[in-house]
Amino acid sequence: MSNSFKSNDNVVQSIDIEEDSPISFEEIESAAKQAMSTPAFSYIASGAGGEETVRNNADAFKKYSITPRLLNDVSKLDTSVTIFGQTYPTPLLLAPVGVLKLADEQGDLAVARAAAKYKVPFIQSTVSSYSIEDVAQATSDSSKWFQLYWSTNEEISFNMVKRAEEAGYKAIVLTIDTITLGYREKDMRHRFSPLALGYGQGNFESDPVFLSTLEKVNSRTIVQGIIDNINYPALNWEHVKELKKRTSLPLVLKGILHPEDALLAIEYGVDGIIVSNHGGRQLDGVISSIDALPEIVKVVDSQIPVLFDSGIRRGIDALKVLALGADAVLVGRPYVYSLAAGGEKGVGQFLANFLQDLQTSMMLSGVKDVKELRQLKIARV
Ligand SMILES: Cc1cc2nc3c(=O)[nH]c(=O)nc-3n(C[C@H](O)[C@H](O)[C@H](O)COP(=O)(O)O)c2cc1C
Ligand SMILES: O=C(O)C(=O)c1ccccc1
Repeated sequence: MSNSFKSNDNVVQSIDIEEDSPISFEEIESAAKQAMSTPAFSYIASGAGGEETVRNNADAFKKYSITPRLLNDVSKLDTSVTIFGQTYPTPLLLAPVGVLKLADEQGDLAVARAAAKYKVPFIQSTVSSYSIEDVAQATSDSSKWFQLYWSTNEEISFNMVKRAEEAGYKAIVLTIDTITLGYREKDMRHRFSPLALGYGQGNFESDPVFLSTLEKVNSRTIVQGIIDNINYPALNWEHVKELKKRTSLPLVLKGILHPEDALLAIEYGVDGIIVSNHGGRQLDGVISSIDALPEIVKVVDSQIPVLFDSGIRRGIDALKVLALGADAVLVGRPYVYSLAAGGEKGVGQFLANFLQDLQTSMMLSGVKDVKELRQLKIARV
């Protein structure tokens, strides 16, 4: 997105926003809380264990401060990034989030449409509410990536990857931090499982390989089949090697926190990594994603793109992460809350505001493009 800005664009633009539409992350979150049942909101908001990592993800951002450059003529701003040979107008992607019907009946379709409008790539989850083909049909000319949860029956995984390839998806993201679901106390208290409610089966009920493994096909056997498949503690680097052979698409590993694992990813021919702790939903007590980033950026040394998620709430958060050397960022909960509060329109409004914040923050930091942004000095306090 190349743009010229007037200094008071923010305020002028905000006059067009509907009076009651939420602006800050806190407003969006509280609107979502009002719109949803307690167990459903809690499923999205909560994390594993005592939620130490959920809190750390957000708090850790405060330790990193931008040291702006001034007098650098930022009247022409270029926020574009190139990843795996594709140029995207902004360094933002939507993180894979399963069971989106929990937030809105239109789920993935609504999110993918809003993302398409702002040319933000949408990463579709394995446990999405709608199928790969449904999402592809709803948004034919937008960039989409597919996130894979490895299935115990690997033929199901390979078939889903093939379906994503055929539907024109641009990358495969293998999530490696969810070989079993995190220990989530609030969901246990509420006895709440969105998979059991049938919100995460879009890709399974449409998959001939999966269906052929069921003796009888009904809502109960589908749910049980999904649960049996997506918990796969045996996952290891040999699977990565095999998947790499099976797909012509770039392969990205999501959930890297240790520099040694980043190096192994490169050794195994992986095309990109996402530094992430799954928004604090998997292992409680792990390092915050932003604290893990600098060392990983250092060892990766620009050999492959390093993406980032967990804790990004505002454009300025993205700025810090890019200045620490990430190539692009993903947001999770902010868009899910926007979906719950305002459907497709809500997600669109969130994206417009987020990107406006990012652009304004880039200008005020004295950087014209993402390359300059990645050189920006960050002070750690
Ligand atoms: C409700 C919910 C469902 C999620 N489902 C998935 C999923 O299916 N696959 C996956 O790789 N990550 C999943 N994630 C993790 C996100 O991709 C992302 O890592 C996380 O939300 C980033 O943190 P943030 O919410 O602080 O932005 C989910 C997150 C949430 C909140
Ligand atoms: O809740 C999650 O974080 C997640 O990744 C997931 C896993 C299985 C089903 C639905 C969501």
